[in-house]
Amino acid sequence: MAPIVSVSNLSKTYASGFQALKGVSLDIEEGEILALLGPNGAGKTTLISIVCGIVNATGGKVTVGGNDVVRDFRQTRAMIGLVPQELTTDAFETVWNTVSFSRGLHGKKPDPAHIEKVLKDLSLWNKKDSTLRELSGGMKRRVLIAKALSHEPRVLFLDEPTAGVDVSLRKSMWEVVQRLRASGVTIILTTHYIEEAEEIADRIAVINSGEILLVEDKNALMTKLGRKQLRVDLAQPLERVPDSLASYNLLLEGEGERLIYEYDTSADRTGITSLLAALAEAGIRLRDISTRQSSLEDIFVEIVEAGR
Ligand SMILES: Nc1ncnc2c1ncn2[C@@H]1O[C@H](COP(=O)(O)OP(=O)(O)OP(=O)(O)O)[C@@H](O)[C@H]1O
Repeated sequence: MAPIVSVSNLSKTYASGFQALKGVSLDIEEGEILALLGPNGAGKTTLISIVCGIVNATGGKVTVGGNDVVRDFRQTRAMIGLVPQELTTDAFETVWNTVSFSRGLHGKKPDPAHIEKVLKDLSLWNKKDSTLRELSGGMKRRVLIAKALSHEPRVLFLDEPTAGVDVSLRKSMWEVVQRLRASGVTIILTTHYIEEAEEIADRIAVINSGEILLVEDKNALMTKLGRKQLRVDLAQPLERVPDSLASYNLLLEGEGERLIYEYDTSADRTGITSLLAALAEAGIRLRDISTRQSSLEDIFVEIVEAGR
């Protein structure tokens, strides 16, 4: 199937001479959730803004649903919903009017039933007659999503959807995103909460200094780069790791009271059984053992550091 969004060899040099994107290529499949991760200034907003037709590229090409974002601007803009970080609409307008007006801006005929559904889906129905200034921060954020969904887009861009949102609201926003995906909407989100990408994304793209460092299925990424640590708490502290255990590359921590063994989760043999046997043979007694899996955050930091 042809990708719904196709970015090829995209570059952007701002008027200041700063090169924000350096030949970015990325295909986004219909119906997936792609998380775009990158440190501050990596080029995420620039990339999204070009796809949405807000910023002009210096070079390269972007198509949405097969249409060129520059030549066929009207068609592509109608297919896209963008949830920006900040609400910039009139604080004295009601929720209902704000969302309905947004549909009109995209050249769509009024459809009160659709607006009602969007507001209900986002738990904003009982606030439809409230003005925006009467809403909490989290509700305002949901109004931003409602606006972006008002014209029934096929692709939704969410720029930092849960920045500054409390944990329970963040979880409910994730549910909203999952429901949208289930209804067939393709979702691209940028986030600084790596936990958010780990929780809801199907694929992860890592961008740094205007270059895509990696695009990978999330689960494959976690298995491929994910490492596990076995932590062994000792009954008696050791001064040093015995020579007989040298092949395990153990780390002695916490004043000799703890051994750390790192192993590859995708390997056929983890080496744990033989390590435990070798510890017993060396007369080392254990107090406790536990394991820890590296998170997407550990993986992300490693990729970005390696790319520097
Ligand atoms: N209008 C502009 N003129 C000049 N440079 C710009 C302009 N907009 C962005 N930049 C620069 O381009 C780079 C990429 O910015 P961008 O906003 O795309 O990053 P980002 O990945 O979205 O960052 P953040 O996570 O902080 O939102 C930054 O170094 C930024 O200073």
